Amino acid sequence: MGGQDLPGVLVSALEGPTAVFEGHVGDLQKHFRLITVQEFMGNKTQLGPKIHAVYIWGGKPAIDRELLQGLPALKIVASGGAGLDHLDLKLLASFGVKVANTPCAVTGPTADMGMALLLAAARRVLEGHQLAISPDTENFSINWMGQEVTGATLGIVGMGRIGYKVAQRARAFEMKILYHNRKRRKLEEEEVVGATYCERLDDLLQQSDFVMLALSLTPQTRGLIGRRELRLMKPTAMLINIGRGLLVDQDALLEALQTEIIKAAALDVTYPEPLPRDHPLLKLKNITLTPHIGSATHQGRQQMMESLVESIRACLDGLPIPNEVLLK
Ligand SMILES: O=C(O)C(=O)CO
Repeated sequence: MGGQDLPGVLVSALEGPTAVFEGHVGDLQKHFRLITVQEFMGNKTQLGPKIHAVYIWGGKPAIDRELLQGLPALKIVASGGAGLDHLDLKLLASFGVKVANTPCAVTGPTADMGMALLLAAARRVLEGHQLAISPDTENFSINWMGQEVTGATLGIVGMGRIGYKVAQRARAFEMKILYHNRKRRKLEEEEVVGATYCERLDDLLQQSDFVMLALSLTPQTRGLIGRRELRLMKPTAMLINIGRGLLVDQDALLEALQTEIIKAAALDVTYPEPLPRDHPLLKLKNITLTPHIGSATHQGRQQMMESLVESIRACLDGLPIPNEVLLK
């Protein structure tokens, strides 16, 4: 794919449904020789030693020991997005491979998406759309009511970069903000957004009208919201997930939505993605679903690509790597 003398970068993002749009490929091609996974698979022995970086997009290509063994010159795995749950950081470190992600590129867009989902769920935007286009105009907006956002309590679970941006936005909606996080934020940071720390997740769940999950998936957070946690929430409360599907026990959520243990859910992430077309969650009225598009803006993608190029170049030049992910 051109640029034979440039350092090789293995990418899956040029293939199939995850294809990155043209402008981005151009940017990448200025600096690297792009090798698709398909090309690599067809000629592993020759291409493997020429690959110095892997560019991961949408969790692909999956990196396992076998792949790493076939890439003896690999120095860095650069992963688009903030989440790292698709990477085995210990395995990569054992091969001496560095990791970088692009947290800054996704922060604003994902927080916006969180608010979009919150508002859509609260004001039943999807149902409203269906009603607005329905041939049955009799019931145009009779008995139509949603939930008030102004003055409601938002509980943010995970107050990292994205959670904090959500809080900034929610403040403009005059929401009361609670948050739960591994580590409490500085007092000044809490004050700026008017957020109150809940040391116990249970307290946040019991008090919130909207619960937004904005945390990463780790072995500790997997299944964080299960049957018990959903039962702690108010029957009028809504759950919004912009983190990862596996943060929530999906069967428990289904049951909670069907039996109105909680009022509604709005999910940008599920497991699997996409959900099978006959999945019972798809049949519910009190759910808003989007196809994991939290960070999907033109500006965000451009920034993501620039950030990945910068990290790969720095690594290959032996310079400090922007957004390097360090093993804790
Ligand atoms: O940043 C991430 O990890 C995302 O999933 C973006 O939507």
